[in-house]
Amino acid sequence: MVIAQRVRSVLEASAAPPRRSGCYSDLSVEPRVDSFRCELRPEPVPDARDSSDALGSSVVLVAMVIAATGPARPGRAAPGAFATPAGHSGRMRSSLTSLGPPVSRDRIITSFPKWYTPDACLQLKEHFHGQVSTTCQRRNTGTVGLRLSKVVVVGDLYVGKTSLIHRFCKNVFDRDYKATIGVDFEIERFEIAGIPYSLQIWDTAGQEKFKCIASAYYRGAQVIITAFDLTDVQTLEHTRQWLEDALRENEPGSCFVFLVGTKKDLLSGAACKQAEVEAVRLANEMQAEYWSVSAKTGENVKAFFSRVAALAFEQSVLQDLERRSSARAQERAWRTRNSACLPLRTFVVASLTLWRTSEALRSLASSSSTPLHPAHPGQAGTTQACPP
Ligand SMILES: Nc1nc2c(ncn2[C@@H]2O[C@H](COP(=O)(O)OP(=O)(O)OP(=O)(O)O)[C@@H](O)[C@H]2O)c(=O)[nH]1
Repeated sequence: MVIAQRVRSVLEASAAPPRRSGCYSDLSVEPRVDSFRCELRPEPVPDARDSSDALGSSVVLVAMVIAATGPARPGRAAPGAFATPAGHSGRMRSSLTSLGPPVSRDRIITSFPKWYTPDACLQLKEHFHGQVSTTCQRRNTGTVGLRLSKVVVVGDLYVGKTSLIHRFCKNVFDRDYKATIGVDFEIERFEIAGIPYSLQIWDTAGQEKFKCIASAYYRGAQVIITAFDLTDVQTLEHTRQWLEDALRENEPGSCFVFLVGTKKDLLSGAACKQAEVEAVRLANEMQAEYWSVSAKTGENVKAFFSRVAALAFEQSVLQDLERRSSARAQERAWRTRNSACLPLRTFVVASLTLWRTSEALRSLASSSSTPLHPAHPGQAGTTQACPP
């Protein structure tokens, strides 16, 4: 019965147009960028030196708009949860007309958000990197404003991954448990230090039977959030394995890792403290930043995602700067190499031309001194016999 309901909901939702979020319950569906959430503020006009970046930005924007037309599939087994609104044809239009509106006020980050506890945090500093601040002031952040940074949330079933994401993205809390099937995602827009920035937050299924589907979406993550239930110590122990699986699909050292204890509202002060001590210890082992949150009350949820967004943003800007400066260095090196070779090349070409000309002249001279029809037969190598 449950399976039949799930199958029905999957079939119903497969016909639905894109929503504010996307869901993938099978691998035949490629990840796509949500059409409603691709609302990008106009990128500052790049200066002439960055014309290549401007081109890159346009390509990314076009790719996002094209991707927005893809199909959506459910990730959640909630019968009837994906009602099909009429008007498929308005889909593309909505994605284009929605370009530009400002982000909501609580998504504007001007100063670097603080950690939850200094005992387990990724960075202790309280300000953006100097280079990042300068770049943002000049509004010269390249393609950062147009790209999506991927955040993947993993952890045991029932720990509250979906509830955490829904509290942040939709400000709702559902007491009923509906297992995630495969994966689901939300796109959340921010404005950080004046620059538009988006996170694509992937909710994955905690159930073992959906693990192989979910793990296909780990790749390319900039942030990995390993969630556990503060009231269930086993779920904390399992985070190590979840992290290992997620890291396996990504470049070493390329991801920020967070360890998040959920359902904080269910623990009293002393019990919570005890659970957190264990979690902080593990976070340090995992080189992760620790947070504890409650999707039910909303405690720490916004602060946590702001921290995630700020760290990911800063890294994106720094990587973009590095990429551009190494491209410029390569170009400079190429020019220098070529300009150093130029005199040598000119000399070689000139010498060759000179040598060829002199060879040609020499052969011309020797051929003009040799008579074509020798005056004395038998001479000059001829073996002509005299006629009788
Ligand atoms: N009291 C309390 N309950 C929570 C909290 N977060 C989640 N829950 C409940 O825990 C149950 C599981 O939450 P989900 O968000 O569906 O769990 P999940 O990790 O997404 O589960 P899977 O999709 O199976 O991986 C639901 O009944 C939620 O209502 C919380 O902060 N406090």
